[in-house]
Amino acid sequence: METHVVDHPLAAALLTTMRDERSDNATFRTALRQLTHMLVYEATRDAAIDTFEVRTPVAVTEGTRLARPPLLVPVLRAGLGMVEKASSLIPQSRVGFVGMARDEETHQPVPYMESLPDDLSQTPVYVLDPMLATGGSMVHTIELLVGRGAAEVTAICVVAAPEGVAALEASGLPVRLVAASIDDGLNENAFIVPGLGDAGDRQFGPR
Ligand SMILES: O=P(O)(O)OC[C@H]1O[C@H](OP(=O)(O)OP(=O)(O)O)[C@H](O)[C@@H]1O
Ligand SMILES: O=c1cc[nH]c(=O)[nH]1
Ligand SMILES: [Mg+2]
Repeated sequence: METHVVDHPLAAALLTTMRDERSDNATFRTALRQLTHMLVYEATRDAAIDTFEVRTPVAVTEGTRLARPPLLVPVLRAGLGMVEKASSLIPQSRVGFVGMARDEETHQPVPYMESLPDDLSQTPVYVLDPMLATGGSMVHTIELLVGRGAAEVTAICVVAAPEGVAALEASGLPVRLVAASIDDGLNENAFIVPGLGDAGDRQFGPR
């Protein structure tokens, strides 16, 4: 699986703000939005473009736009904090939604919402979720997408655990990963270490 870790001092500083337990909900959300800008920027680096003529005040020149704008899929709740920035960077993108919450005992994802286009066979999909821990939520989400024909999925995460990366790889699903960090691993509660805690709670408060 293609994995791209965004290694940049500005991304690292924003991630530090998100990791810091003293950051309040608003500070955390702002850093997540700004970091999403960098992650989406990197995720689109090799995207196919169309060219067309554009007239400047001085001359006619060649303009470009994304040939196939992706469908953005935030995984609720935590992915919600990434979607506004991603869609403002790619204004032609559409947005689908998946809602999933891990069972605290089993750590298995429990889906509670799905709102996606029927046919994704021609559409690249960017799944937005800050956390890839065991990988269960991401694998389940991508299975929903592949069930609708998706053949090109990018998982855009802030922090990934090696266990989650391995699970994505083992799934054989058509996915590449863009992340700001691959952390050390998971603790006994399947939380990422050092991580940043519960990305949903840190944006919106406890469920
Ligand atoms: O890789 P996994 O082990 O599946 O864990 C990752 C999932 O856990 C978090 O969501 P959570 O279940 O806490 O829901 P929330 O966003 O509503 O807080 C996170 O946003 C991922 O969706
Ligand atoms: O560390 C973790 C693991 C799963 N979900 C989170 O929000 N954080
Ligand atoms: Mg959570």
